[in-house]
Amino acid sequence: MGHIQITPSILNADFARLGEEVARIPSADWVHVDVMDNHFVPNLTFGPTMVEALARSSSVPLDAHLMIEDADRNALEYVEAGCGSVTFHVEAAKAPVRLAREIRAAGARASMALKPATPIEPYEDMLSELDMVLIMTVEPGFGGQRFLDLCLPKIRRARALMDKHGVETWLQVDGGVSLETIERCAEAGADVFVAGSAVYSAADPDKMVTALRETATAAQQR
Ligand SMILES: O=C(CO)[C@H](O)[C@H](O)COP(=O)(O)O
Ligand SMILES: [Fe+2]
Repeated sequence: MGHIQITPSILNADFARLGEEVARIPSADWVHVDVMDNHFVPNLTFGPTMVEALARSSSVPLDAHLMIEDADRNALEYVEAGCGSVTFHVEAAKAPVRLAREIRAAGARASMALKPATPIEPYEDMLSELDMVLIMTVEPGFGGQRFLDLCLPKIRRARALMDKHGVETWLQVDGGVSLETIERCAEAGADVFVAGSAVYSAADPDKMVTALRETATAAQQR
């Protein structure tokens, strides 16, 4: 398992001041940018032009979470926009192995996301093609939803498969992660944690990043 990393999502930040909002979390390992196209999910956020501007203004690298249809055709735009990690949804990719290879070849970390009802087992043989697997712990589309405990067994199974294959793939969780739920995820084997509303509703977002990291690190070492 890798060291604990915290990647705040700006989904619930003030979109009119995104540069300043990102500057409020200097301790973050990554900034998680949720790209939504109103087709793959019933919500619309921003596209590559906005992400490119954010990448230029941020001292923290960007972790793009693409909730878009036709990921095969559009994912590389986010590598070009300057994201250090690009996550596509397997439900939206026609050729996930080819896409992961293309993302890596273009110079970013390649990551694949699974919605709550999508199993990890069919993708066991492609773990070595991936730098990260993202297990959604809410239905994608909106911030501020309740954490789905039913996803915890899948986190455990994903960690077991990664151990079995001896891969260095990171295991990210996204959705409803807070000081209350992060321990369960870390104990199940996750090592990269997205937290949106928990961070941006805190009085001091950067202190919340540190508190989340400490809580997860303690749970991982148990
Ligand atoms: O991908 C997402 C939603 O589809 C967001 O990253 C996620 O929901 C973060 O927000 P919160 O921590 O408030 O759940
Ligand atoms: Fe996300």
